[in-house]
Amino acid sequence: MSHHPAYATSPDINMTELFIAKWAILGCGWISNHFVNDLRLSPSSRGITGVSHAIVAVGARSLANAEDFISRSCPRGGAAQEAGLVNCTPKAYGSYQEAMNDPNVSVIYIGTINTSHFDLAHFALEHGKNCLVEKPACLNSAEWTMLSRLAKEKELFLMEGVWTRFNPVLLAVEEAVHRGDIGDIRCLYSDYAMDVFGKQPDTSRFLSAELAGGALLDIGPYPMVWALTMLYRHPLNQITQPGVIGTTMLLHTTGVDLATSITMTFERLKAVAFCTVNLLSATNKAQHTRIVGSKGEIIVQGYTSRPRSYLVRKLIDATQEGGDFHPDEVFDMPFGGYGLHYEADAVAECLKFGLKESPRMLHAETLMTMQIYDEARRKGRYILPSGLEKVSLGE
Ligand SMILES: NC(=O)C1=CN([C@@H]2O[C@H](COP(=O)(O)OP(=O)(O)OC[C@H]3O[C@@H](n4cnc5c(N)ncnc54)[C@H](OP(=O)(O)O)[C@@H]3O)[C@@H](O)[C@H]2O)C=CC1
Ligand SMILES: O=C1OC[C@@H](O)[C@H](O)[C@H]1O
Repeated sequence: MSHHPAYATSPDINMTELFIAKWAILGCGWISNHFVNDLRLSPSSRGITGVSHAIVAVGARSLANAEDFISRSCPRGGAAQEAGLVNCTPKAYGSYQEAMNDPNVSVIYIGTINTSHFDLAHFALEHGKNCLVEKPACLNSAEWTMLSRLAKEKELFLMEGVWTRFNPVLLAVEEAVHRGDIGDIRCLYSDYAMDVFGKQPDTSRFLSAELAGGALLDIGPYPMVWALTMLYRHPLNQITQPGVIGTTMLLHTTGVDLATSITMTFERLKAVAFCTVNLLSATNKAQHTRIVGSKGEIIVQGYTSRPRSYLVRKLIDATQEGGDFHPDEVFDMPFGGYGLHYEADAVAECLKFGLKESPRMLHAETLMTMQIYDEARRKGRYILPSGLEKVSLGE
């Protein structure tokens, strides 16, 4: 388990005591199913001994749905229940609010569609519950500012679930890049694409404006996370916001974006990030993210959101223009489960040590990302249907 220096601010905490996060799961769809499957994996199988997970409540829009989800996906609960450490099974609720109000719940996982994130997170915080909300955290930066303020006021934990930040490959690549293994960083290219256009109906959550769909809000967080962790968080960047941000957007007839690009400059590094997302094609899994430095490059493979391998390609002579490379060094980092457990562990560790924000996924970085999305949508004329945004920009 990693120990962020901020943990040292809680001297009363017994570092060796087991902490069990008691989750309420909201929404019984695709991602919630993956999330609970990962909560069921024994933390010790990934070297985690200080925290574990219980699933104590599941909320859906109908009780039958919640009951069915529990019997299909987590009849005994999470790893802590399967290990006999918590003596209850998940309770089904026919509304999200009832699940959040279950007195045994310590943290809420919001796995519902984009348009409900703000209201549910607001309700959770208002009712004294810590909260992990799926990406995108909400629909605009004004909504996020309100949630972040509320969490601070109430002294509760709040995090946007950009799970890639906790993925072992991203962590290893970040360490290599920040250590200077490929020299000074020059360019980062990161892409996420899904070929849903023409294959999914326009009413799907990917393509419907009423459900706040589109490439930017759905998969935009992933290329951004590579850019922000490698460049914005680079020690030499000294947490300086991108200087120039350029965006391009292609709209669908439904009003959502089919493709968006975001270019960001990092003057202190003399580096640039090119982030692209689209719903027109599939990602190149041999190379979704390429980080080019003065001495070589790193190529990340698989899914942009959940990679399991990367390769390092070093220049033989870094002084030569267009030089040749040494043979690739390949790093395979297989792991059990889908990979959401790394994020869940990080949340549990924060709760254990009294942190209200994860040092790896700060409120300020969600805010900066949401502000970039706001501007991309404004310039690209992606206007959300009236009433979806619960807090208007400028309020
Ligand atoms: N971290 C990750 O890798 C991923 C994150 N996500 C994020 O998770 C969220 C959910 O995505 P996903 O699980 O794929 O979505 P689903 O389409 O599976 O829907 C999730 C849940 O949202 C509720 N819901 C669905 N349609 C509607 C609707 N029309 N009106 C109101 N509620 C509805 C339902 O809850 P109920 O069961 O109560 O009826 C449903 O189970 C999104 O915000 C997405 O961005 C998605 C995929 C991957
Ligand atoms: O977060 C996500 O990652 C995987 C995609 O399939 C999904 O649409 C998106 O929400």
